[in-house]
Amino acid sequence: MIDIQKLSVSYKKQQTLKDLTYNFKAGQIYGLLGPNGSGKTTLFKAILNLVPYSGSVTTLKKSTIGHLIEYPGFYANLTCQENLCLHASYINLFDLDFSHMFNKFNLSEEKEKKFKNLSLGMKQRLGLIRAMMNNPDIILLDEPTNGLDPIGIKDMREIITREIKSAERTAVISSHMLHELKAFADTLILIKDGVLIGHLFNSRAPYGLVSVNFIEKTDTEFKKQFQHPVNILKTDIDFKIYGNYEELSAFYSNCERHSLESLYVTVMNLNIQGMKLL
Ligand SMILES: Nc1ncnc2c1ncn2[C@@H]1O[C@H](COP(=O)(O)OP(=O)(O)OP(=O)(O)O)[C@@H](O)[C@H]1O
Repeated sequence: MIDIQKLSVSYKKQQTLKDLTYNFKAGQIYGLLGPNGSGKTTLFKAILNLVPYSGSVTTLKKSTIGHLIEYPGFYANLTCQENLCLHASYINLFDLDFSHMFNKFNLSEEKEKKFKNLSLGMKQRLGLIRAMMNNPDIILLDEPTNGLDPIGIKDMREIITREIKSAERTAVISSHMLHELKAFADTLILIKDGVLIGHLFNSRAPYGLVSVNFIEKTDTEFKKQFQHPVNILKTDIDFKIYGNYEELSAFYSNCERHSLESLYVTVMNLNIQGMKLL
């Protein structure tokens, strides 16, 4: 569990995260979706206490956090196994079954290879083993498929689906590509310009929930778009829309631009037949 209340981060005078409030629950994989520069990495850094922030970030007492943020740093001239042993000793983990871990993370054949000779996908998988080695309560993965080739992406997706999800663990995984996240995310959190603009549950049930802040749209404009008698529960600028996750995702994936603007467009143009608007 990670409870975030009114979290703000500024770099010099530039406010990068603005008043974020969200409760990440255990047992869920959260996909943090936002364009480049929207504040995804900064959110992870705030959760890890790596940047100064205002507001609060609360986790359960004694929660352990594993993370893979930016490119994984290891000793270039040590092998995968040597690097992991060293890291395990830093965090007082002994007698780990590394062979089992290398197996689970599709890295068995590389365990004796030096880090500098690994492909990016292998480096990312090694980073993932390090993040997961103490079976953490919380795992934060920042764009884990970024820069990988299609096989590397497929590998990483499978590993995330198989190894990350657990009833006790809260996982948050970022990307700027919806189709990357929808493969494993239970809930999508949308972030833009440092503001959480909505979330979408992939409930595997027919209906999910989208809640979007239409910052630039007025209530009337919104109703006009849908041309449908809708009853919108409006709290400030927050609309809640029940929609079909698959339908939204398919719609979104077909959009040429992989940006949150296209998600806005998606939601605004959605055929709402069979959908419930609250
Ligand atoms: N150390 C820093 N000093 C100054 N500005 C920074 C720093 N780190 C990030 N920023 C700025 O904060 C904003 C958010 O950056 P952040 O890396 O959190 O976004 P992101 O969503 O992770 O982007 P990307 O997908 O490109 O990694 C950007 O405008 C970035 O330039």
